[in-house]
Amino acid sequence: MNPRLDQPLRLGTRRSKLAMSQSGHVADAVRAVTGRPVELVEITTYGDVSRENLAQIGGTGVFVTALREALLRGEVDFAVHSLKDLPTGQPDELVIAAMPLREDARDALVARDGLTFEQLPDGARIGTGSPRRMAQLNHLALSLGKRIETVAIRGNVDTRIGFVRDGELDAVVLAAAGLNRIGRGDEATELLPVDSVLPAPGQGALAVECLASDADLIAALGELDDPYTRAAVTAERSLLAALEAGCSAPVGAFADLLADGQIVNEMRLRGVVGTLDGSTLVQLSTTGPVPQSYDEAMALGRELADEMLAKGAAGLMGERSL
Ligand SMILES: NCc1[nH]cc(CCC(=O)O)c1CC(=O)O
Repeated sequence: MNPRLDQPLRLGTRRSKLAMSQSGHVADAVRAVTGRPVELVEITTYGDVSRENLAQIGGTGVFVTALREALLRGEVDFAVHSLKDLPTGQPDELVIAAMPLREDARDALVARDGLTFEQLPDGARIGTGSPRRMAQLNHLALSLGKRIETVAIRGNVDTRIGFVRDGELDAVVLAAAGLNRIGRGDEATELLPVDSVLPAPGQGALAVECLASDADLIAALGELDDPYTRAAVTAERSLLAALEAGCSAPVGAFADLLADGQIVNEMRLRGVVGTLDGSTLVQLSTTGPVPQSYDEAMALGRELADEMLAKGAAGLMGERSL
């Protein structure tokens, strides 16, 4: 932490509307807990400038590396990432000091004419570049007895919704959290239930990262941490890592708490891997005591990964092409 108490803490952020909105909220919370000014430092990442397909370039932290380099060079004091964009390997010099309370983890459908997925016509064109979404949307369509055409698109949230507004596509699928954070949540025509479409591991959650050596800042940022969010996303990311899948693999995962009356006593972790055409999915869940430590959360993810691998998950993850 910048030791001069009258100097602002510098928060490194991507400059998209979504990133600025989530960083703005974290900045407000950090001002409240530290009593110090926080200034946003905008950083451009490779993922922001490259127009390549994410399924091809993804998996290596394209939205993250430049922010981490700024941290390591001491140009910023902490950084805010979308957790689902963060590679599962954690560099020794950096720590995730906080994972704040998760937003809605679900995927949202934004379709023309207020349509739900079930109401979309046979042959509907749906925009998404995500292999995970393609596999599960195709599977859902097959189960409803229709075909859809998935169209690889990229761009920020406004651009993607624009494809529906200008009539080029029947629908797009995006993270509900992203829509909510930029104030366009009411444009979702359906929130896809996790029983049908499992979100990306960590979707809807943020990671607030700083130097591992900055003990004062780690303590201050720790006030923003939500232990249940941390346990859930740690289990989801452990599943992803144990499947040896990158963030561009067709893997979905979601952990939630199960309550017996008022008492929360278990965590359920669900996972899915599938072929892009949706013809084959391996979808399993496991339930255990709510993890009380990083190691317990990691163990829950590994346990489910082992079960999925025993059911042939590895053979479904090779596909990267569209
Ligand atoms: N891959 C880009 C990305 N990274 C995080 C979000 C949304 C917000 C979140 O999941 O926290 C998005 C957009 C999307 O998938 O629609």
